Amino acid sequence: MPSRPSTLFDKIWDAHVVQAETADAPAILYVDLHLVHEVTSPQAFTELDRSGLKVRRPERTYATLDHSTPTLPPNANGERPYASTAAAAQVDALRDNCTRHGIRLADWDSADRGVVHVMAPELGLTQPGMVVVCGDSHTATHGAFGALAFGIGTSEVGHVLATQCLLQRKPKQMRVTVHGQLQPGVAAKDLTLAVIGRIGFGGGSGFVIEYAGEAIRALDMEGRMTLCNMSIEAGARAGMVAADEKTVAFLRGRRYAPPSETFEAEAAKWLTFTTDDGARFDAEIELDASSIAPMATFGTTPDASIAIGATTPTPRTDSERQALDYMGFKANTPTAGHAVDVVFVGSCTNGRISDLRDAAAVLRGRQVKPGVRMLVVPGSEAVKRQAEAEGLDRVFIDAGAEWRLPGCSMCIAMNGDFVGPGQLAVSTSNRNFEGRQGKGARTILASPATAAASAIAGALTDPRTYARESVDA
Ligand SMILES: CC(C)[C@H](C(=O)O)[C@@H](O)C(=O)O
Ligand code: SF4
Repeated sequence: MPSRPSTLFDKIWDAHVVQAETADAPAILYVDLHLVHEVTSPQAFTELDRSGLKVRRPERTYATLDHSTPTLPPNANGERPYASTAAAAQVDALRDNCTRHGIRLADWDSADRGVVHVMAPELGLTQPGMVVVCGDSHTATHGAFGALAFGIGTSEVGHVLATQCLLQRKPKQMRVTVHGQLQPGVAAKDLTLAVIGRIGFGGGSGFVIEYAGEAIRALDMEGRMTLCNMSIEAGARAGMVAADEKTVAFLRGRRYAPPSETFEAEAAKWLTFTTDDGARFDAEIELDASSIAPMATFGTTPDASIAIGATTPTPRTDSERQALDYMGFKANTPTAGHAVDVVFVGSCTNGRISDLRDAAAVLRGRQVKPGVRMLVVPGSEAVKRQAEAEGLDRVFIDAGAEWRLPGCSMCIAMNGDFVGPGQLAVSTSNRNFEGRQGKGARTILASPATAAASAIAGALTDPRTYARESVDA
């Protein structure tokens, strides 16, 4: 028994400290899982090679291709339509580095490839109680499994490759408790945007957030991933949800989950990573889920969101005024009904099978409004296969949307998929700053159902407008 009540975070942290933090030096933490993608790894491998070092634990490292990968198929000569030679070079460099260092890579020919934060949980690589790192800010996603998951920079990627350890100052701890239940037609993304709005952009800075409460327990694993994914958008170091029976059920039978002989014993250990009664947090925030409606952002930071149907607030600062101008919205005016040009369903926030089901449920038997471009990009090959098995691809294609190969795509517009200058997009991704989805592009963040509803109406629309009379309608 611990001598004093401790948190989920404390328990994972303490179990991974190789050397404690001092006034002069951060703690050294052992890393259980290191995920790698093509954008933040080339320099790290170059550094490793320059120092003549090997990868310390290749079997604890897993790489995928996601950011620079075209979502259109190869041409007749088998050539991929890379957006630039630099993009192709990143992919080639990762392949070469993985081959030389004996690291598993989900390459183009792999049925496992996908956005790193989508594919790793699918493979059962991410497990409760682990320290997970990746050279990517949205690594927080993996916290949904009761893991401590940090995004790290390229030089840290090099450190972890060489030592399987990370230097880290102990963060402060915040608990966000969401009471009650979401109303029908309100999604995990809406909850997420409401939570970020409450913490504020940068309000989570220096903290690791634990999400707790009835509404969090009620989320499925996909919903928890959506929520943890965006912790970084409130400035937090990480976000996490303690493992429970849903976590265990999700992981059972996955390829890299513990095998059946040891699974139950491991699962019992996972369930011990919870916050004790009476444990203290540096900050506590409470919200009521039942008051949350479908949300959409109106500004250029992810915390600037309102219920669809509500009116924009009066800007308090010059930057808030600029953001509203950039977006083409006015103060004290509804954003609902504003015409949109592009709709993107995908990303590590909302590119999972449940997200595609949500979007397809709204779109089924309906049409994307002429003049609106809708792009649907599965988060991984596994999501793509599952969606096609369920006929969701047909729903999207029949509605007039484009159905693409997995990758980050229009979330970050590094691969040739982008929103044009001045165009307004409703996007299920996580960042809405100026030009995030292309030069001069404007982004409204929302849920998959809202994205689909907006594609049909050609304007930002509450998805409950298209609620079906019955489930099989
Ligand atoms: C390219 C990568 C470093 C970046 C990140 O760290 O998050 C990207 O994934 C993003 O979403 O902006
Ligand atoms: S989908 Fe978007 S947010 Fe996620 S890793 Fe890719 S670029 Fe980053």
